[in-house]
Amino acid sequence: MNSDNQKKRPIILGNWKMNKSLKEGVQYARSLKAAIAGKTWIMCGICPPYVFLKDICAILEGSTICVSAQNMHSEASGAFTGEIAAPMLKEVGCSHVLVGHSERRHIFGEDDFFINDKIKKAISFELVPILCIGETLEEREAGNTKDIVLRQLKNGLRGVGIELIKCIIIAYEPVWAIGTGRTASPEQANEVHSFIRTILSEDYGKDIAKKLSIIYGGSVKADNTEALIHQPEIDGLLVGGASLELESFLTIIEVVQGVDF
Ligand SMILES: O=C[C@H](O)COP(=O)(O)O
Repeated sequence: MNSDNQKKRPIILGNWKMNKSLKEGVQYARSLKAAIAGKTWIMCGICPPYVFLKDICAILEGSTICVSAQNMHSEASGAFTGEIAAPMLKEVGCSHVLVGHSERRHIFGEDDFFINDKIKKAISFELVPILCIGETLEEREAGNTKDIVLRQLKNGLRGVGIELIKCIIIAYEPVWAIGTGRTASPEQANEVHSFIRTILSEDYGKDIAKKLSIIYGGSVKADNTEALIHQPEIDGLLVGGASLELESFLTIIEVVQGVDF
């Protein structure tokens, strides 16, 4: 628990990745809104594919459910065929954006410096960036988890000062736990979250670090939600596969709502 023994408002985000048709996405958003809008104290959101964002933002406008993009480019405009810029996301109604997801790092070769540029650009357009960091299985087995997390965190936040850090969410997602069914144990996840908060404390001060949200992602399901969210340093969950079915995502939200913090 944070030192003031107050659990901050949990964040539960569903990342659809490259899944669903527009029709399915729209139906999901309508049903999600009907099921939870205004009825939950936790912060919920979804990360649909780019081409669904405008429709889904329109459906969720005025609700408490936020819409996050899954990625963005680091420039605000220009000759970057196939890319999407922060002001475009803002214009269609997004409030958040995932930055540096491990699939962007490992499949599309994004490096810490590109990711850092995106973070700063997102903030400049008043989007909340969710900086994703995490080690691979090889890195964990070699005992390098903290080195990797430290490097990704420091590089990702380079040039982000005390005023701007308040606009950022950190997501710890061990790559070996993503889509594998192999969840980090609650204690393993909490240990890394605690390490991340210590680094943030050193760089930004204890009070600011305490207020920052550090969420966990990697094979989160309804049956491991309670144990994960109970951990003192876990402020929320970034859910991939288990967010694709609305019922499953709603169950995760209900579990978090029901936890006695
Ligand atoms: O963004 C979500 C994470 O990559 C977790 O995905 P997953 O829940 O399918 O393991």
